[in-house]
Amino acid sequence: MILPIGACNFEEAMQMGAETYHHLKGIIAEKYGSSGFNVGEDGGFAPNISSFTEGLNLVKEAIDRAGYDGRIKVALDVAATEFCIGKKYDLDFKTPNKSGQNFKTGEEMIEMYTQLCAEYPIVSIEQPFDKDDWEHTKLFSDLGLCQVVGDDLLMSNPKRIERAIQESTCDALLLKINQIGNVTEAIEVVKQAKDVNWGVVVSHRSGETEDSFIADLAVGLATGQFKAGAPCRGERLAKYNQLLRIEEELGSQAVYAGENWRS
Ligand SMILES: C=C(OP(=O)(O)O)C(=O)O
Repeated sequence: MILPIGACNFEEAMQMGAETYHHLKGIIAEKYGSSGFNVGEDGGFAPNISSFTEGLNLVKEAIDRAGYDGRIKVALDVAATEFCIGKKYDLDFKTPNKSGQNFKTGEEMIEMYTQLCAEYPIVSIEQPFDKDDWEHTKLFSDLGLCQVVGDDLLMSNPKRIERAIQESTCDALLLKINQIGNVTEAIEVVKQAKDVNWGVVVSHRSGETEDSFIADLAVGLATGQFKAGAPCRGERLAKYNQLLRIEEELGSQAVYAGENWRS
């Protein structure tokens, strides 16, 4: 994921994101051929890469080619629960002939993230460990290398959020409104997170519709962070288009978080 934090307003952020996306498409076409730019569920390209760094290098090159080096930062959604087996992580889980042969321990995952944060402009990592791996999430979070976002760790659930606050397990909430259930409860968990100065990311889901309500929710709750996938596919663009409309309607009163995306 990319964060156009150097934009002056949301309209410019959208332009920066769309330009970078199209440069990425061009780079993928050069390196992997046209099948590489088939899009996945969230509108992102899905070329046949074999490592984290291969994917990150493509994104970094796209940001450079678009001329936004320094103005666009990078975030990862690792969704590590998907490839945690027992207490170890199978980074080759998508490659049938390699899967199950090369597991990383929680400590090795921390080393890997530390190195990635040193080499790439990564400012946020979502779900870096399994949903019940509180220990390694905290150990990584304590390093203070980037924002650590809890998705399935927290499940937008006030009890799990409270535990994470008490134990300093992470420092940002991924808010999926249909995970918690209703708007009142969503507002409460956002307050809970903001009271301890956590970041809050309003998030889309897989299998989205063209409902754009989460865009209004993010502005109304001033979360500063919003993820709705790539600028591609109607159900993703519906949310970004709503943010554009809101910014236009608010005029000079609109505030784009930009460099203050965490507060
Ligand atoms: C789409 C996402 O999650 P889910 O598949 O749980 O809806 C996400 O976290 O970006």
